[in-house]
Amino acid sequence: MAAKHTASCDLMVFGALGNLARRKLFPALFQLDKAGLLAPENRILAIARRDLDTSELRAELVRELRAQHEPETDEVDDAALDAFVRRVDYCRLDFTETESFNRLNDWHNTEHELIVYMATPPSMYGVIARNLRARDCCTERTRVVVEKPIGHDLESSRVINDELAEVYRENQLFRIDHYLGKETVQNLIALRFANNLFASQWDQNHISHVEITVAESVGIEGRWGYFDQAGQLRDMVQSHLLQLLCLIAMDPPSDLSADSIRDEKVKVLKALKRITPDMMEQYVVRGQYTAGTSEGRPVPGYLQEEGADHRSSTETFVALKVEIDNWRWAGVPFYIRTGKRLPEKYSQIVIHFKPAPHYIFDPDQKHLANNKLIIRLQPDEGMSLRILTKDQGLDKGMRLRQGPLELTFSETFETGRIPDAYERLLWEIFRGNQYLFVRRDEVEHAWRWVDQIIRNWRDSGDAPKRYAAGTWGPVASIAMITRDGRSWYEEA
Ligand SMILES: NC(=O)C1=CN([C@@H]2O[C@H](COP(=O)(O)OP(=O)(O)OC[C@H]3O[C@@H](n4cnc5c(N)ncnc54)[C@H](OP(=O)(O)O)[C@@H]3O)[C@@H](O)[C@H]2O)C=CC1
Ligand SMILES: O=C1O[C@H](COP(=O)(O)O)[C@@H](O)[C@H](O)[C@H]1O
Repeated sequence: MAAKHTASCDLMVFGALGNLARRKLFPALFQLDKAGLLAPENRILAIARRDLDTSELRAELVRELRAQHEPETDEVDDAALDAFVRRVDYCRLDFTETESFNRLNDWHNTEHELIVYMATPPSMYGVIARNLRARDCCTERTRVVVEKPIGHDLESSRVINDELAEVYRENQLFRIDHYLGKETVQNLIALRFANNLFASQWDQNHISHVEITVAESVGIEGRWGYFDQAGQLRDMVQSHLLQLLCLIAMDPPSDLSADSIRDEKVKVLKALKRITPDMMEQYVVRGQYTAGTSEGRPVPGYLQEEGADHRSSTETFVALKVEIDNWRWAGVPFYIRTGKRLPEKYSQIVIHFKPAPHYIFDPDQKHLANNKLIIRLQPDEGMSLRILTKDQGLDKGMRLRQGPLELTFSETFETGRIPDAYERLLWEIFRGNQYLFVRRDEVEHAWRWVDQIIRNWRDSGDAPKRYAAGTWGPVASIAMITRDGRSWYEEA
């Protein structure tokens, strides 16, 4: 991050006592402050409906920030904690009570820019927006941050987007997809467009297929109420995995402005091939975990999670074969998979290059002939390019050997602590830069594509296939890629 602090801003956090605010937003704001990136006059108003006063809230924040500090990379710094919580005030407010919004005007310094963060259920976005407008709490320069998921399908996302659009222009809206705040995800743009080596090879002439895996070892973490209504397709694919796919598949933007990048992503979303009912068996695998083990401990199945409805057919795993109907990607499938309670947490993209057009080496070694670029998004952030070399030694003749050109960010660049995605996103919000946020049309095109799969599931009465917690999902996801003569990449 450039060592320059933010402009003078007042930040209002609606839903400040909720899970997201406590686990992600306040820790990220604290890190920005500790790094000297918040302007001295920046203030934060925590807004929620519990009966608390500012000193009680500050004491709670101190306790939680202490409990959450990262012991390997971070020292507890009492002075920094104290300075941070002194920026924070508390306001008790029910978001539905228009009158009470007057209190916000008493707090806001109108010479400061205003950022409104809605860390609330999406059903509250329109309510808060209208109440802020009714009480003149915002201007045309106010920035408004909303969380994913925007809706449950195309129709409901339009309703939410329309409610926001009644009050704010698109250039005031910052729709979060926290994957875009990950350093390694932003690096996809640098990798592709700063290295002509790759830029010139990035199409169907040179790439045979692409894999995107976002594996989670956690289950649903007590979020049954939310997750069971969503499922892994809505929760992960509609947002994070389609964003990753767009960053890999998009054409070069003409510059790094928010709209140039978003325009290119939208073109990819529009070109996603529809998955029709007759394609479902070959292109989509849906799974749900049963009891098993996670990190050596026994864990319950999805239907035994706290609060579960034992008949639920919500998927906790999904694998898809995605095709993009355009010139660059004709005939290049993108195999994507994501699931909860998989053996480990990692996110990785593998680009499989085509073999050289004419093969002159030992026929027994032909299976080695494809270069691969492995992009490790998390953990162990870095990249590895698998190339072929001559095996060393007089007796080896022209035997080939595959080896890595390795770049592990923490070793090569001594990066130290990697900022959490929310730190980067909040920093960009303070700076008013929208390039890491999702535009309305991106959200809606992504829903349009996801909705047709959900419709197909519903119309066919499809039930998820079972997989034991701690395994790589239903075997059908292996069969899906094997049918094409390929396999999910595994580290040798
Ligand atoms: N938690 C996470 O990891 C993630 C969350 N998100 C999104 O972030 C948003 C917030 O999620 P999360 O923090 O988990 O949700 P929570 O339910 O934990 O927090 C929402 C907060 O809003 C408050 N609230 C709701 N209605 C009102 C009201 N009428 N007046 C005052 N306060 C109200 C709730 O107060 P009360 O407690 O009193 O009901 C609660 O504290 C959601 O849109 C979610 O989808 C996105 C990605 C990850
Ligand atoms: O948005 C979400 O993301 C998390 C996974 O995020 P990560 O940064 O830990 O990879 C996921 O667990 C959650 O269900 C989903 O809502």
